[in-house]
Amino acid sequence: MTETAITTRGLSKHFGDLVAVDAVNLDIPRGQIYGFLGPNGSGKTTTIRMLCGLLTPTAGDVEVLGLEIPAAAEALRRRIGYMTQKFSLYDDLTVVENMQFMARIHGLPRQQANQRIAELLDRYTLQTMRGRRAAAMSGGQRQRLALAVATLHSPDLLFLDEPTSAVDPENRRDFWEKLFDLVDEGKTVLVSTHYMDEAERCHQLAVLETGSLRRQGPPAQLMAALDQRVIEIRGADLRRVKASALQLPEVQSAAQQGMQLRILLTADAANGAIERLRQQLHYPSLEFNVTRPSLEDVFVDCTQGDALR
Ligand SMILES: Nc1ncnc2c1ncn2[C@@H]1O[C@H](COP(=O)(O)OP(=O)(O)OP(=O)(O)O)[C@@H](O)[C@H]1O
Repeated sequence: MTETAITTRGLSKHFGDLVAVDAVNLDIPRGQIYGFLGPNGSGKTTTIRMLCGLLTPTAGDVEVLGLEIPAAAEALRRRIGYMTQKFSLYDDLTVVENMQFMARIHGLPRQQANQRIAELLDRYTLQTMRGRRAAAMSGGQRQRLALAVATLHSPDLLFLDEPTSAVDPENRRDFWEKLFDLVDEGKTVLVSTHYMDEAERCHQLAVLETGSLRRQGPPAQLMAALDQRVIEIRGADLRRVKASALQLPEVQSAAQQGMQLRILLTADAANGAIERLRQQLHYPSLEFNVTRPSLEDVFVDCTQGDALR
């Protein structure tokens, strides 16, 4: 059995003149959490829908769990779960009714369905609210129910499209622990997000921008590639320092974080940058330090700083 869950070559989708996904090559390993990180409109949902077989690519090859997609989309459907961005539950149905409904869609025999529902109520701590309507649940509870429903038929591969947008940090953390449990059981999870903290939890990431794949790799590796390019400046008058810094050709972006100004240098400016910045920024008593790159720096680097400048 192949160790790759998803492979694409030249995957593209055009909507009229708009290139939503542009010649994307992906190699997504089995048994990992793989993240799509990108701003709004970067093509995350469109890519996921093509990988699920819900949308036909304009060009390119797709293989998912050894199946050629979209040709074998029907066979794939039984082996994947998909939690969509818009909440995929019926508000007027209770927790158990939502699960029973999905069990019927997947054609699970009644006894097997009941057993699986009991297991999932337990696993996602939904026992006490089994009779509650989905509309009357909190964001975190609804999200746990959505995950239970998406995994009801025990899929090998799970697609989650921005799953934690309506969830507080504690519930988000909890939700990710559940994802790692699934991975521990051999499942593969593909998750799209624009939250840096979520992206950092993934085993591997693809950074997308305007339909193109800008970077691919483990978060730590993507951050390490920016070594020596992130400088923190402390001192007075940081708004004016920022405006001056942005005039310098070696400064790709600048953003204030509390008492510091965080500067991302262009790739060819790293060597000796602090000395040059010190000479060029004529403000008294500024303190300069090279600092550890964050995933946000990677994101800014990929999007050329335009989004956050
Ligand atoms: N059915 C469609 N018809 C025309 N354009 C579309 C269609 N679906 C998506 N697009 C366009 O394709 C581009 C990529 O959209 P997509 O929804 O894949 O991005 P995304 O990264 O998932 O964004 P978001 O984070 O906002 O969900 C956008 O410019 C969007 O407007």
